[in-house]
This record gives sequence, C-alpha cells and structure tokens, in this order.
Amino acid sequence: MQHETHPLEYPFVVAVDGPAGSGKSSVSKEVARRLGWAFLDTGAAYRALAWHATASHVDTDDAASVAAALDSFAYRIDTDPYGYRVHVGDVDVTEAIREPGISAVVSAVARVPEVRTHLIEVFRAIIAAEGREGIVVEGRDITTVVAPDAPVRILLTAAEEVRMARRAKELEGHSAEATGAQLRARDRADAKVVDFMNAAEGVTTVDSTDLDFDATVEAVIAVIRDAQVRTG
Ligand SMILES: Nc1ncnc2c1ncn2[C@@H]1O[C@H](COP(=O)(O)OP(=O)(O)OP(=O)(O)O)[C@@H](O)[C@H]1O
Ligand SMILES: Nc1ccn([C@@H]2O[C@H](COP(=O)(O)O)[C@@H](O)[C@H]2O)c(=O)n1
Repeated sequence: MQHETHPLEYPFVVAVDGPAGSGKSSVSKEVARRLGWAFLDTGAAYRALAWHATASHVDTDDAASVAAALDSFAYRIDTDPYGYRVHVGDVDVTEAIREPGISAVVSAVARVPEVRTHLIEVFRAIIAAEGREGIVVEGRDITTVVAPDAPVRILLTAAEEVRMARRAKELEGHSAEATGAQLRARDRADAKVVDFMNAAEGVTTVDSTDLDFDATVEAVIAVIRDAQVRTG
C-alpha cells in the first residue's frame, strides 16, 4: 500500500456509483480537481487484478484461482485527480487495464466474494489515509458497501443510449456496436453482484442524460455544497 501514514482528520467522503459510461470517472475527477480534493477510481483495482490474473495465466472464470491470485497481488494507486498511476508490483498498468481484453474479463473477477472483501478493505485504508480535506470515490458499491456513511452519496446515471454514444465517441476506431454490446454485457454481469441502477435510501440521483459535462460537474458540486451546509 502506498498510503501508510494516517492523518488525524478523516476526509470528507463523496461516494459516487453508477453504470458503465455514466461519467463516474470523468465527472468525479473534475469535481475533485475543482475542489482541490483527492480522487479514487475503485474500478482500477478490479481491472488491475484482472490484468494480474491474465498475466499470471489464471483462468478468470475459475473463482478459486482468482481468489488465490490475491496472494501475489501487490496493488498501488494514488489519489491525484490530475494524473493518478496504477501499479501491480513494479509494473505501471495504468494504460494496460483500459484495454478491451481486460474490460471483457473484469466482471468475472469482480464477482468473486474474496476479491470484493479484500478490495473493500484496500479502499477503506486509502480513504482513511488521505491527507486532503475531501476525497471523491467512484465505483459500483461505494454508496452502499464501501462508504455507506459518507456525508454525500450520489448515483450518477444517464440513459443507456446516451452512455453508449458517449463511450463510442471516446473510443473512435472501435465499432460502436461492439463498444455498446460490451458496455451492456458488463452492466448485466455487474448488476448481478451489486445494485448500481437504483439509488439506495439517502442516495441522491444525478441524471446526466440531458446535461453536458460541465453541467453534470456543477450538479454534483451543488449536492456537495448542500451537504456541507447541512453538516456544518
Ligand atoms: N454529462 C456528460 N456529457 C457529455 N459527455 C459526458 C458526460 N459525462 C461523461 N461524459 C463522457 O462520457 C464518457 C464516459 O465517461 P466515464 O469514462 O467517466 O464513465 P464511467 O462511468 O467512469 O465509465 P466506466 O464505468 O465504464 O469506467 C467520457 O468520454 C466522458 O467524457
Ligand atoms: N466499486 C466497484 C468498481 C468496479 N467494479 C468492477 O470493476 C469493473 C471496472 O470498473 P470501471 O469503473 O473501471 O469500469 C466494473 O465493470 C465492475 O465489474 C466493481 O465491481 N465495484
């Protein structure tokens, strides 16, 4: 773990969940930048484990083998919203974990209970060690499992066709159909493990279907400001 010293103050936690392509990562990062806070991408850990398992020739469909791969999984991530890096051991996997081959197997890795238990503890330790005033943490189960007591919990969503169009634009050169099919398949598989389509009690929904990027960032910051006023 990169974060070993614990500050006296626990950071203000903003938990953000939502389906694939809803803007969790880009919006959360920009919110953190504007507030001068930290940013934690939790999906990167599941992706890094999928990379590690694949590189170690582990069958990602075999839950016991994936769980065993945790023993040799030396994961590190930092929380800089201007350019965080992801390492497994000495290898910088920041770009490699975004490859379609990793996206195709990450849900199989994420469904393994031992994996979730382990990574949830990793995320909580990173949050607790954060030295900045606040941290925006995004994923699928942050509002419900990782940080259910966070002062701000948001479900960031958008209509499926809008999410698919945004992702297809981002991945120019890849077929829009294949990109959309993978996004839908990943949501279907992930939704069997955690519910990130419906806001849990106390979670605020921000629907960006009809909002541009900047308006979405502003909407999230408005929820945070409101909570700061309420919690003093
Ligand atoms: N409100 C918005 N208007 C237009 N584009 C947006 C908006 N929100 C996000 N985007 C764009 O949509 C794309 C997908 O966003 P992003 O990668 O942040 O989603 P995500 O929820 O983190 O996805 P995944 O779970 O698959 O990693 C990015 O290109 C991002 O810039
Ligand atoms: N809190 C989380 C975050 C992610 N996952 C799994 O990781 C995959 C990749 O996540 P991205 O946000 O980088 O797309 C995702 O498809 C889930 O399988 C998770 O389970 N919980």
